[in-house]
Amino acid sequence: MISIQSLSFDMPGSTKSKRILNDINISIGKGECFGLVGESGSGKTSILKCLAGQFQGWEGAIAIQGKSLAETSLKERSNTMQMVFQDPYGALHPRHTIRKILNEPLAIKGLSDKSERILKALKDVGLDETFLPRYPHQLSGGQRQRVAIARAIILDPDIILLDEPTSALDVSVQAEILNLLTSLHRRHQLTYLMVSHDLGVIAHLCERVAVMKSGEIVEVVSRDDLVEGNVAHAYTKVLLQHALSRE
Ligand SMILES: Nc1ncnc2c1ncn2[C@@H]1O[C@H](COP(=O)(O)OP(=O)(O)OP(=O)(O)O)[C@@H](O)[C@H]1O
Repeated sequence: MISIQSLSFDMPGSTKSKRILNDINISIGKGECFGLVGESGSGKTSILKCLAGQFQGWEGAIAIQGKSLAETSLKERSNTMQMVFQDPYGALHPRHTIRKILNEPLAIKGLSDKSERILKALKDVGLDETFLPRYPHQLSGGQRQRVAIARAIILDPDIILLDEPTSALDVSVQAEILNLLTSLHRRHQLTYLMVSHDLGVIAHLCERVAVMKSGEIVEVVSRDDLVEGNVAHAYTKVLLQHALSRE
């Protein structure tokens, strides 16, 4: 479904460029939920940005459903792949109603059954039509993230890129959004690539996880191995110790 081979990316700078991804290799199967963990600045979000087309000029090969990303237009890409961000407030236009926010991707595609699709997407994320005339600031953080998820699934993509989807939310709401993501994953046969710094969140949702450090993957571990502490790399052991000490 997603194949990333020898992905490297240099961030252009005013005097010299800085390597932020180095020789990344990941292969994700259809319907799999794959996690990316690692310290801040290790390059997790940058991988999502290369996939989503926000970073250009990377080296290597990325293929989605066997098709090279370099030969895929942004429009085609948005049919297949959508992204959900950490901060749902920043991701939703503050002066657009929920109806307008959800209508936008449908209007771009010129679809005719818009109202039907909007109601279905709202229902899929546990909201109803009473939310349609409201503005993002009238919603709670969890409700805003539900709207952002509804917008991501409204065009029936195969892949969702999730960038810390629960970390801006209150602890009590985090579990609700995680459960929603789990049920959507199952019901829509979605493939997830999810960034998180929280090993608990990763263990809840992901079957496998790549551990990143300084722009490189140090190891890929299964959920079972992660939960049992059966990891090889010293850096992963440190991450696990930090996670346990926070519990
Ligand atoms: N737009 C940008 N301009 C300059 N440098 C950037 C930009 N985006 C990312 N970087 C740099 O690239 C490196 C990787 O950043 P990235 O956001 O991918 O890390 P991350 O692992 O997702 O971190 P975090 O958990 O803090 O989001 C960092 O050193 C960061 O400073």
